[in-house]
Amino acid sequence: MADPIVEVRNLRKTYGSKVAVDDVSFAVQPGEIFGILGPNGAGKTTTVETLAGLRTADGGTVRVRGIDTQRDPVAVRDILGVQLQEAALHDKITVGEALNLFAGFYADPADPAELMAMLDLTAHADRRFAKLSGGQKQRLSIALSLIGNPEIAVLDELTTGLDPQARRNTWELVERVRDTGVTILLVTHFMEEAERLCDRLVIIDAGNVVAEGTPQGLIDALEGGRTVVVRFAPQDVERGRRELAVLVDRDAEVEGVAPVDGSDTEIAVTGTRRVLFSLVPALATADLVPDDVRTVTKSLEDVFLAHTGRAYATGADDATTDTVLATEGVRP
Ligand SMILES: Nc1ncnc2c1ncn2[C@@H]1O[C@H](COP(=O)(O)OP(=O)(O)OP(=O)(O)O)[C@@H](O)[C@H]1O
Repeated sequence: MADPIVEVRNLRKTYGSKVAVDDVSFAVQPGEIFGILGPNGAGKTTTVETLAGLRTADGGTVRVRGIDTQRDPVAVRDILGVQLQEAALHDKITVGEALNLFAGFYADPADPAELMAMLDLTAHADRRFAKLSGGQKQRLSIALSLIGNPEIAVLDELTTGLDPQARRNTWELVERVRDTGVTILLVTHFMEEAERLCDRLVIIDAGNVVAEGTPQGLIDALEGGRTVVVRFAPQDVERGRRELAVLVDRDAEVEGVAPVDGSDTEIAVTGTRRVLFSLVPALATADLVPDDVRTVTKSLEDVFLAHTGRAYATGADDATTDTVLATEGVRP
């Protein structure tokens, strides 16, 4: 593996008596989309703000391209483009003006016109910030994080407040940016976003790393079995449940049989990874033809549960709230 472009070791950050980041370590390889995933308040933003040299750490080290960001925060400003959650642009500034203004802060900025083209903003170049949709504001915030031609872009809660379609469009743009060679550090509380977009990630909870790996690798490493959901025709449900329930005592592969919450026709069968081998012959013997059989796939939510003992809760999805644009820290 190449030398990491970002290396965080035993990072600790407190606000008075509040421990925001307890002990966080990870390493990011050049060219990857690396995720920092965790529930609200887990310490994600504090981690990236400290990493970018915008906050003073209480312990640990952060190196970006070998530079200690705590000792030399100014030196990393040209390497790291930061899009953070807070602060907003002036309502009246247009997309084009904002990009040109920020370009002026850098010795070797990216071309605003090229960035607008890449982020589908060209048609909105003359539109004022206040008139942009949530998705357009987010695309502008990505453009601003890239205006200094950084090697690494830090994108924090990029799709919060966007509707599902705008969120998917933004994911495609993030991949497009990565394809230009920029390493991406993606802060998110959306499991689906992390699963879909990240090459590797850390899951952070209460200021600590609880898991690190590729999304699929973390899911594959989960212990335990499978859940198969069988859907019967209404007239077969009761008989189906009875026939399957006997398997719990009779068959070592089957551990539980229960109706699926909120469904009148589905029965969930839990068991070992071989549970399907027991289920299908039992249905055949009873001559019960199901309408549907599906395996419930595991996700990063199961990974979180396995590592913390708690279900993943992020609070309300604020898909309707206004997106905030932050550019703090991109100014030299
Ligand atoms: N300036 C501050 N002063 C005091 N406490 C803070 C400050 N900033 C953050 N915190 C607290 O530190 C903890 C970690 O916050 P942080 O914003 O880093 O978490 P996060 O994972 O990014 O969550 P969110 O997505 O909600 O911002 C939280 O309990 C938060 O309330």
